[in-house]
Amino acid sequence: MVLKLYGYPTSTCTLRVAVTLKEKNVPFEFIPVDLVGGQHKTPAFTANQPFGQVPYIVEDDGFQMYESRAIARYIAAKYAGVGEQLIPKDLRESAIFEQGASIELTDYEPFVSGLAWENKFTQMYGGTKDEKRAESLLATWRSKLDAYDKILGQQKYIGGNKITLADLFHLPYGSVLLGIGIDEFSSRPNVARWWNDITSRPSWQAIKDGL
Ligand SMILES: N[C@@H](CCC(=O)N[C@@H](CS)C(=O)NCC(=O)O)C(=O)O
Repeated sequence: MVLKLYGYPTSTCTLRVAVTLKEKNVPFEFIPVDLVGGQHKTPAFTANQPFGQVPYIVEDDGFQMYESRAIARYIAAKYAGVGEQLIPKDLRESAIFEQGASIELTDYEPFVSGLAWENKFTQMYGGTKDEKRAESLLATWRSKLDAYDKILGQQKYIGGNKITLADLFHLPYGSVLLGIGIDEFSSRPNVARWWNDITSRPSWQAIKDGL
C-alpha cells in the first residue's frame, strides 16, 4: 500500500501536497473527493478532516493528517534524505526559510486566493464579481510583489538561496492567476526569474494541470 492523498484534482491545497510528494519521489495514490457533490461535508469525510476540506493524507500504517502546509512539512521532514532538503537544517537557513514560508501565508495567499475567487471561482459557483474588492486586492498584491522583487534580487529563492517548501507553496495559486490572464510576475525581473525557475521543476510539471 502507498500513501493515499484525498483531494480534488485541481485544488490548490491538494496540489501543494502533491508537488511536495513528487519533489520527494514518494509514490502516492490520489483519491478524488467529490467537492461538487458535497462529499467533503458528509460525516464520513469530516471524521477525517473536521473542517470538511481537502486535502488529507493516510499512510499505510494508518497515520493520517490534514492541512496542506503541515502535510508538506511532514513529508519534507520524513524524506529529508531524498532529493532537495526543502526545510533547511542549519539554524539560520531554517530561520530564513520560515521567513519565506510566513511571507507566503500572510503577504501572498490572502491576495492571490482573493483574486482567484473574484476573477474565477465566484462566477463558477453562480456568484458575481465584486469589482471594487478585486481592484483593491490587485493593487495590494502588486505592492507585495514589488517587495518580492527586492527580496529575490538578493536571494535566489523566497526561503533563501536553495529551493524550499516556501517556494513550492507559491505554485498552485500563482498558476491559477496566470491561467486566468493575471500576470504580475513577468514584468518584475527577479520575480520572473524565480517563477520560471520553480515552475519548470519536474515535480510541478508533472501535476500542474491537475491530478
Ligand atoms: N488550510 C487548509 C485549507 C483547505 C481548503 O481550503 N481546501 C479547499 C480546496 S483548496 C476546500 O476543500 N474547499 C471546499 C470547502 O471549503 O468547502 C489547507 O491548507 O489544507
